[in-house]
Amino acid sequence: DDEESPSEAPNPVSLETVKTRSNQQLHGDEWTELLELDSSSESDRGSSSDDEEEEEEGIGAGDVTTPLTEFLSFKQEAALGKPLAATEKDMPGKLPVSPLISVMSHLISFLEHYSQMQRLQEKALEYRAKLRQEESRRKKQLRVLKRAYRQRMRDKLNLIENLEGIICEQQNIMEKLHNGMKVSSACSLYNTSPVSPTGIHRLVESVNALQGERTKLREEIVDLKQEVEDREKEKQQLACSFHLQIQELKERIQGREEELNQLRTETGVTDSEKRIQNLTVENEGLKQSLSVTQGLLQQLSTISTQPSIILVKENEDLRTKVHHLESSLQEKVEKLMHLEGQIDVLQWRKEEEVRRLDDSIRGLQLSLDTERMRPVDIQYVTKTVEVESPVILKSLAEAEDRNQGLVEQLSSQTERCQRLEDQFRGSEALTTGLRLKISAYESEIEKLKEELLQEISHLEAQKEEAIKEASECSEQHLHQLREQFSGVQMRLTTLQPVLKNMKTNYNSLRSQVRNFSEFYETAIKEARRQISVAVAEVSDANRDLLEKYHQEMLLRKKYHEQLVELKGNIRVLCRVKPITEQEREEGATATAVTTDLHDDTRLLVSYKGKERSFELDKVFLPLATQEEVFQEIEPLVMSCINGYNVCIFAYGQTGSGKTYTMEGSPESPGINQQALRALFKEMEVREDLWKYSVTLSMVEIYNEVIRDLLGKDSQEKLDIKLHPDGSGQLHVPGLTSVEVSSFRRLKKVLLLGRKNRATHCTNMNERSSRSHALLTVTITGTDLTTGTQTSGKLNLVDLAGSERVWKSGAEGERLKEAQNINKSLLALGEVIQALRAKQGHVPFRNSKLTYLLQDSLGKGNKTVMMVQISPLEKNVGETVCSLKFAQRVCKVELGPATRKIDSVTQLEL
Ligand SMILES: Nc1ncnc2c1ncn2[C@@H]1O[C@H](COP(=O)(O)OP(=O)(O)OP(=O)(O)O)[C@@H](O)[C@H]1O
Repeated sequence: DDEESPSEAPNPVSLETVKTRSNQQLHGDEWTELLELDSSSESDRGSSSDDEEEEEEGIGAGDVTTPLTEFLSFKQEAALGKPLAATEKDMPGKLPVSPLISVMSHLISFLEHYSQMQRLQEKALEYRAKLRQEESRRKKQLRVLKRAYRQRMRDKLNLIENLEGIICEQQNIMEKLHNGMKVSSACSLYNTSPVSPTGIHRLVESVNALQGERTKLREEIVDLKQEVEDREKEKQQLACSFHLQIQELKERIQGREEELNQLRTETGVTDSEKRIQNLTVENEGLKQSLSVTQGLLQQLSTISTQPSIILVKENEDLRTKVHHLESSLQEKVEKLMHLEGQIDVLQWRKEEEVRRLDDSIRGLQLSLDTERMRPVDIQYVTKTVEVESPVILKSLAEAEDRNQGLVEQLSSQTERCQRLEDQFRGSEALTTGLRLKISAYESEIEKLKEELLQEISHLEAQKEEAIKEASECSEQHLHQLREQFSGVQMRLTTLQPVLKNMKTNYNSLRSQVRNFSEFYETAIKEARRQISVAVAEVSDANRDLLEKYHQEMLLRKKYHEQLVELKGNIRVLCRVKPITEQEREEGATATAVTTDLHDDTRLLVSYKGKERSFELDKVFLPLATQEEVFQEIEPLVMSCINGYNVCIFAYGQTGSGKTYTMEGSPESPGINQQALRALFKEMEVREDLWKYSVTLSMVEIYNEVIRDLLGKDSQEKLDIKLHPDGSGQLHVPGLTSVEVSSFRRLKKVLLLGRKNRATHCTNMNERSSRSHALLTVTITGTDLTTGTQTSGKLNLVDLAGSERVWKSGAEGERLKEAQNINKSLLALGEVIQALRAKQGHVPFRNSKLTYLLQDSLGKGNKTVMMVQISPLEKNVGETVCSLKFAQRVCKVELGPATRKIDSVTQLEL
């Protein structure tokens, strides 16, 4: 529509021409229009008329001589007095015209030109208006077209969406079908059906193609049906004609037979007659074969010939074959007819011959009857019969051969027909199978469609129900809300007067508060003034009190230390283990150890018939509780917080209650837990004036090897070294030292150490009996007022069993263990002895245990030896040994304990 014929095109004036012609006359919008049209006019320029172009060029050319210029030049020349060369030149041979006339004529021509120019301008304006109209028309058309196009696009999109929906449905159906059926090459097309949305177009194409194919196939099937019906009709017609022909042949043969029979009855059997009989028999055979062929044809006609897509070609072949068969049958029938004709001729000849013979016989008989027939004539007749008979026989033999050939051909044709029939049946079976499958598919699709529709209807019903329920619910809710709203409104109306009252009350309260705040401010100012006065007064008194408190504390410490010193810096306590239930059941007797109820420092042991008396710092009876034991050593333990090193040993034979005394049980905790609890308690009391940090380490000494019980690897062997800072202090490199802030945390660390000790021993009791467990608590305190620092150490040692295993003839590992235990305990004894004797050299390094405890065992430290003894008769030997050791230690005098404090504090003390 956009393209217009040249005849309908607007005025093809070129843009350049218009520009040059009336550049100043054109407005801005006109220019834009022209510029827009420039491109279109460019194309149309070629089709513009030549005349108009010439006109435009004539008007636009500035250098062409116009009448006005001519006149002006003439006038100029006249003024200058020049000869009118131009006029003379223009009109040669004419008289010179007066200048006025010439000017007038020029003027007239100029006016003419001018009017012409005006006309042209009007024309141009007209064209322009037309152009505008045309353009608006085109724009409108374009808009309409655009709208239509958009509508079409929308329709197409909707169509595509619908198609996609249908395709999706089909895809689902096909998928279901695929799951159910896995046959047919047609299905294989669907097997490739894409599930991904990107393959939808491919699916659309394939489904469309399939649908197209299906419709094509249906059409083809219909055509083929029609064709087959036509062919069947033709076949039936042909069969009918065959039938008729055969009937005719039959009738004719029958006629001939009858005739022959008549002849036979009339003339008797001759050789030629025999031949004729044979021929008749052959004819009979032929007839039979014909009837067979006829039957086949009938069968063929009765066979259902509904075609299928796959068998179209085969049907074609069959048709052509049938056609060939029909034509060959036709030929054979023709041949048969020809043969019949020959037979007729022969019959006729024979009849003629017979007639002639009859006539001659009759004549001969007549002559014989009348005048006796002559033998020469008889011979002649016989000869003629004999001469003619071979000819007849030969022709009959030929006919027989032909008949034979025909019979063979017929049999081969019959076989071919049979084969074709078989093929046809096979193809028919295939067709029916395919048809059944197609019908099954169709029924399946129908079923699925029905199911889908049922599902959709069911869903719709559900949806409606849900909507109904929702609407009912929302209505109820709305109703409730409305009721609530009305209730709230009612309450609001009732509350409004209350609110008014409250407002008035609030206003009065506000004014009261404002007044109160002012009063409060003045009161606070007064209080502050009074407090500052009081503080000034109190601070002087406080300073005195603080000083008194410090002095009191120092005195308390002093007296405490004096008390400890009075008691002795090495204290040997003895604890007699009670008899356990198990021991009682075993019938153990406890008559070896007796205690003095009036003297808690004496102990009597009857050993080897003698009664030995042992004097110790204190003897705890079997009924003594854990608390009682701790109370006795508490002052010593507490001195640790003041910067003293304290060592508490549990010594005794295996099973004498060392671990019980040191660690205790969850129900009745031993010295370790009680000591630490008391220390933390004291630290809490002092926290206003002192700041403490507590670190903990746990080691096990087994077979003279130190192992860290709090380290990551409790199997790692540690060693004792001098501190690298040159202080002469000992330290164990790699030993884990855990800082604990509370007693609860400390308990956890203790549990961890005990667990680590348990992990690397097969038998806890066995191992604990032969190893020393050392728990070291280091307490560092800082006096917050003076800045003085103290550092005390509490060593809690659960020693290995002191029994003399090595004496009982132990061997191997057991002997080595016993030797090591003995060595360390002996070393401990030697150290204590050296200290007692105030020897210059104390052999701390003789065992790992004494070396490790060097800074806690030496002079100026505090030591508690808790000797555990068993009251049982059987253990009396070990009990005596333990007590002897204790007695030795008891005699050691460590001298006054020294406190680990800096010089400033020492001067104060
Ligand atoms: N004073 C006591 N009161 C009640 N039971 C005790 C007391 N002393 C020890 N026992 C019990 O006696 C048993 C042996 O005690 P314990 O294990 O403490 O001996 P031990 O000397 O540490 O032995 P080992 O050297 O093999 O470690 C434990 O079952 C313990 O509970």
